[in-house]
Amino acid sequence: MDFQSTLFAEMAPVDVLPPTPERTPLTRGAWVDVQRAWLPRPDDVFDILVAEVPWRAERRQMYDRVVDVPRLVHTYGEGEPLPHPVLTRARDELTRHYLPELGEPFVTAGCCYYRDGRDSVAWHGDTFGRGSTHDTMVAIVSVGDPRRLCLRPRGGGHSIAVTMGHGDLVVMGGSCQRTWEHAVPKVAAAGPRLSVQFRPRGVF
Ligand SMILES: O=C(O)CCC(=O)C(=O)O
Ligand SMILES: [Fe+2]
Repeated sequence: MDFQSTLFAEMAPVDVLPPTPERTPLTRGAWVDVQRAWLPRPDDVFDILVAEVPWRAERRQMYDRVVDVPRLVHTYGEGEPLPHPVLTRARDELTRHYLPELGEPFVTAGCCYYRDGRDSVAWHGDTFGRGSTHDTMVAIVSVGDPRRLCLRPRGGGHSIAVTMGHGDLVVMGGSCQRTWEHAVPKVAAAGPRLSVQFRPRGVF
């Protein structure tokens, strides 16, 4: 994207509609909400995220075990400005929609950059912090090539997969982080995909 179109993207008012997702109940009080093509201007968001986020490689213990995490990451903490106004508006609309059920706002934005089909995240729950003991939500917006978010019950059972495409919204809720696990598996071929995960305070 050239400078001028970046400038227009920044200046034009951003219209993010209230989400109207479809819910799929899982077992044990977990659920997943999906809304296709919810995020406006997904091309702009993709370009800005690739260019502006201070990406770093992730090599560390993650969640409840040490996992191999080949992807780039960066987290915007509470109160930090996000790299595109669409993301700020999206976070605020998600807070508005889910507040009655969630009881608190989404405040952090974890960003992940899957450069190609070899980048992935292994099975885990977001169980640093309150996700290990309390119902919570993790709201994901995805841009770029579609990838599968796989979900399986902890302790065994059938897994399900939700394709996360360009501009899609996927929200994991209820007990999902502690009673289910999720993963973004490697695939033979894929172009870049970026994911932004909005979480409430104290959920990682
Ligand atoms: O790539 C995604 O959308 C999911 C990432 C994820 O599960 C995590 O970072 O905890
Ligand atoms: Fe996760």
